[in-house]
Amino acid sequence: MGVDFYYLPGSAPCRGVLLAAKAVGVDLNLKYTDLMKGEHLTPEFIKLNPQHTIPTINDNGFSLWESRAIMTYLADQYGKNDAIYPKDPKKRAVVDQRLYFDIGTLYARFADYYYPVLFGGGSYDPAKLTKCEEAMKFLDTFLASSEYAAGNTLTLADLSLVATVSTYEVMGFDLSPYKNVTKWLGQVKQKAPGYEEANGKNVLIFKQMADSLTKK
Ligand SMILES: N[C@@H](CCC(=O)N[C@@H](CS)C(=O)NCC(=O)O)C(=O)O
Repeated sequence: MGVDFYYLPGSAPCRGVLLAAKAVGVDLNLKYTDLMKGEHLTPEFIKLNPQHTIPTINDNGFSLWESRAIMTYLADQYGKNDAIYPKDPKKRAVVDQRLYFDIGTLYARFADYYYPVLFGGGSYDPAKLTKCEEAMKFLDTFLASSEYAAGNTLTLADLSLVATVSTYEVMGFDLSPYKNVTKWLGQVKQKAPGYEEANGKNVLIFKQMADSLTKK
């Protein structure tokens, strides 16, 4: 029973899925997948996901990857109602827009700025930091007109974005100029079901990994 979930706790996209599973109330069979040991490159894993990324789920023979696709699938398949992923086309479209903003802009710019230092031994490029600041400002603007990222109730958009923004936060990115973001962040940390277990303690694992990689 339950859905097999291949993951690493520190990974931001995995944390988004953990948050969604808590909110939906679906049990995940946690399958720790150590990328450093190449556990995502085994023939069994490649059969599930030829792109060999985590998070990946296997729901009784149905395998799926891409965190935001997994999050929306879990909500559609197992949600008791449509509160976190509305069926109304316009409301759903706004949630989707925020999810695509997260993968394509906010997290993409995070990776562009931080990854060369974390994984490539490079140095920080101020022009890339400016792009991160611009993206955070966009989110701040979205949050000026609503309490949550896609309206006045908590949705998958908040759960995906909080995994990203909390990662910026632990990396020491200055969130203080973004007043709507900081208020929203505090609120989501309180209101997202199982926040601490799904994201709060796990984002610190990302930070530890980042520290150990940059000390080398
Ligand atoms: N956009 C993807 C990103 C997935 C991703 O890049 N995961 C990393 C770990 S955080 C990974 O599996 N890397 C190993 C690889 O690509 O071989 C998602 O949101 O699921």
